Formats: sequence, structure tokens, C-alpha cells
Amino acid sequence: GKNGMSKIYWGPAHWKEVFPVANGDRQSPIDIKTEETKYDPSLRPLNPNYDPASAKIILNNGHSTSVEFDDTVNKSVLTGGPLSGTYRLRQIHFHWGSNDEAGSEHAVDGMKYAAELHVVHWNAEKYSSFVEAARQSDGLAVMAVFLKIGECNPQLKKITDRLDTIRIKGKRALFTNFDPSCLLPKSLDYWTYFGSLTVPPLLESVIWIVLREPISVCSEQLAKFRSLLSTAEDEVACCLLRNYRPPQPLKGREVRRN
Ligand SMILES: NS(=O)(=O)c1c(F)cccc1F
Ligand SMILES: [Zn+2]
Repeated sequence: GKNGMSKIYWGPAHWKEVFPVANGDRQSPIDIKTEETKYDPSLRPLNPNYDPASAKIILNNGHSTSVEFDDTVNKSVLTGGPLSGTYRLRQIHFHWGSNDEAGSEHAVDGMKYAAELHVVHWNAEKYSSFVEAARQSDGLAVMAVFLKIGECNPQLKKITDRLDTIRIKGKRALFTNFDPSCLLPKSLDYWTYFGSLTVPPLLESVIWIVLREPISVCSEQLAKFRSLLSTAEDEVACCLLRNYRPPQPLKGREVRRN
């Protein structure tokens, strides 16, 4: 509130007050108008190459749940697609809503999916750390995968079955021997555009690669994400019911497809 007494969650509508780039020219997510996307023959096939041994921990950071990977060497990388060079896998995380009708960050012709997986990589060929890369226009590459309500997803079960051990903000648990390729759809066809982080500080450093084919998730699995807490041990418990940013203005950007 105005008196600043209550620690209330400042939603996406307020982020511009602290991070003016929220009104920038390459903000994410966006609503992808499929009729306006442009086929680009120079786009190559995506080539994810992940080592399951790179997976380290699963974490509740209060805003989402993430699986963090060892990014000190080029063991798990993404090449190809729109990318020039090698992008190193850093973490994966999810966005979801308070009900199954919305939850994805990107939309397709105005339609939102139930949730969205982000596979975050940084340009280890040109920059020496994720933090440095996150400040560069070609620093990050995030692969987005839509989660569509349907059959329970046996691969996603490896993650949702662990969420009850990291319910409280800040909790982490060992999580290894996991190759995030198991969460990718059959087809790696994609749309790509230049955008930003979808969470503060909203840095305009992301080459977005949005896969066109969704993977499935069932309501029971989504409910487990919503049972995560956005609050720490010593706070009044508050569920992480939704954590998606709404679509942002395209501002003349082109969305290409392979
Ligand atoms: N949502 S997002 O993919 O832009 C994103 C990142 F790229 C990096 C860290 C957190 C995060 F949320
Ligand atoms: Zn994200």
C-alpha cells in the first residue's frame, strides 16, 4: 500500500516504476499473430545437446520453480536455429496461471496455453558469465515450450513429484541426471524474435525461440505448481497461484519462422 507498510506483491503493472525498460522497444512476452510471421529460409534446425549430469538442483525462488544446471563448462548447449555461436544451458523454469484457461506468457493469435516452460541459455562464446550476457543484446537465448491441458505428462512428473519438498520460498533440493530435452515436443519447428526477460529487471537481451508444438500437462500436475509458496518460512503462507507477464506491444518487430 501507499504507506509502504504492507509488503504487497507489486504486479507487472507497477514494474515500469522501478524498471523503465518495461516500456522499451523489445519487451516480452508477445502475442504471436501467425499470419504476420515471416518464413526465413536462412533459419537452421535447432540443435539442443544436453548432458543429464549437468542438472544440479531444483529450486523455489518465490517467483517460479527452476532446475539449475552447471554452466561452468560447455556440457549442455544449444546451437543452430537463429543463433550464431554456442549458447550454454543455465536453468529451466515455468510460468502458470491460477486456472487452466491461462498461464502461458506468449500467446498465439490471442490464445493462451495453460503454462509455459522456459529453457534459458547464455552466449558463452562471447561473454564470460550469465550476468554479463544478460546485459547484452545477443546475450541470452530462451526456448519457450507451451504446456497444453490434456494427458498427464510422464516426463514432467519427474519435476512435479519433487515440488512438495521445495514448497517454501528459498528451498532447494538435489536434482540431477535430468536431460530437459525430455520436455521438448516431437517437432522443433519454431517462431523467433528479439525480446527481453519477462521478469524484472526485464533486460532486452533475449533471442526468443518459441516452439510451435505444445507438450501436454494435466490439471493435477498444474495444481502442484500452484501449491508452491511465494513466501518464506517466517512469513504468512501465500500460494504462487500465477506468475505470468501479459503480452507486450510488438513495436514493429518481425517474428520469423523456420
Ligand atoms: N522468464 S525469462 O525466461 O525471461 C527468465 C530468464 F530468461 C532468466 C531468468 C529468469 C527468467 F524468468
Ligand atoms: Zn520465464
